[in-house]
Amino acid sequence: MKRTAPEKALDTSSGAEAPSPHDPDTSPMNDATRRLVFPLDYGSLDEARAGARVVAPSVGVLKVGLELFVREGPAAIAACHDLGRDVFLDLKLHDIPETVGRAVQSAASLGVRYLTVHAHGGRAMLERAAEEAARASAPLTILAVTVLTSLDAQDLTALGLSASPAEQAERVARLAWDAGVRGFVASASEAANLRRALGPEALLVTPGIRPAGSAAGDQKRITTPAQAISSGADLLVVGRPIRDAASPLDAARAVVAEIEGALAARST
Ligand SMILES: O=c1ccn([C@@H]2O[C@H](COP(=O)(O)O)[C@@H](O)[C@H]2O)c(=O)[nH]1
Repeated sequence: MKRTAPEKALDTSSGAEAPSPHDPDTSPMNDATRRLVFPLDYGSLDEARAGARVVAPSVGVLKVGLELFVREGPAAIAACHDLGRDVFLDLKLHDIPETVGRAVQSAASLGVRYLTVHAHGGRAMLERAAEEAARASAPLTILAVTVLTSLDAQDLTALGLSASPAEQAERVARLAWDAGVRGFVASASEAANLRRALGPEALLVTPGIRPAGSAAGDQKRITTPAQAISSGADLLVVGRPIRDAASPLDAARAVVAEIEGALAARST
């Protein structure tokens, strides 16, 4: 039976995609754990390694973002591979097509599984990113960032955009889809709408996740883990509520348990 892009992306055990040469952790991971992405938003590689090691048993994907990559570069990616986790390189590329295309090649050579580009970079840039990812020797999914979860309607107005965040996210997601991109970063509050617009093949990755009672910080379009899953999100990015918890592992476990409950409810 043909599997959807999200099913393939979430399946780390099938061998349908080339197994990662960096994957020493062969322990089985349940579906809920696979869906939790933990951002290594730390100031140094040592801190990132320590933070990742603690939560790794409850996390499916490790995300390397601007803070860590600017300081530590590819060593940060290697550290995630050492823990046997897929790497999500969150650089939100936004440049001319040639520059982005070559950056996608560089990311592919590092063996990352997911790479973000800004959907607002336009169709030619998105096409080039998707083409380069398709040429990579190992699976690499381009994720188009639709509207940052730290922005609300007022912020869009200030940028000269009259659409609501949900409308703008759908508009640029459709543009990215037409350019060949199949992965999308959006608030989970837009996940149901994007799923309706793009169908089951779209991989929906949702930051701005806040378990009940945790501080929003600079995030403006937030949902709980359960709301995200019930809205059709595939991967949930949860950073500070785990990183800054008294016990990051317990916090990660609680998120996984909430995802598990919501998945069970979703399938009934
Ligand atoms: O729209 C976006 C795109 C990316 N992010 C990234 O996700 C994490 C969220 O961390 P929290 O601590 O859970 O807020 C962070 O690395 C962002 O760079 C996002 O938040 N929103």
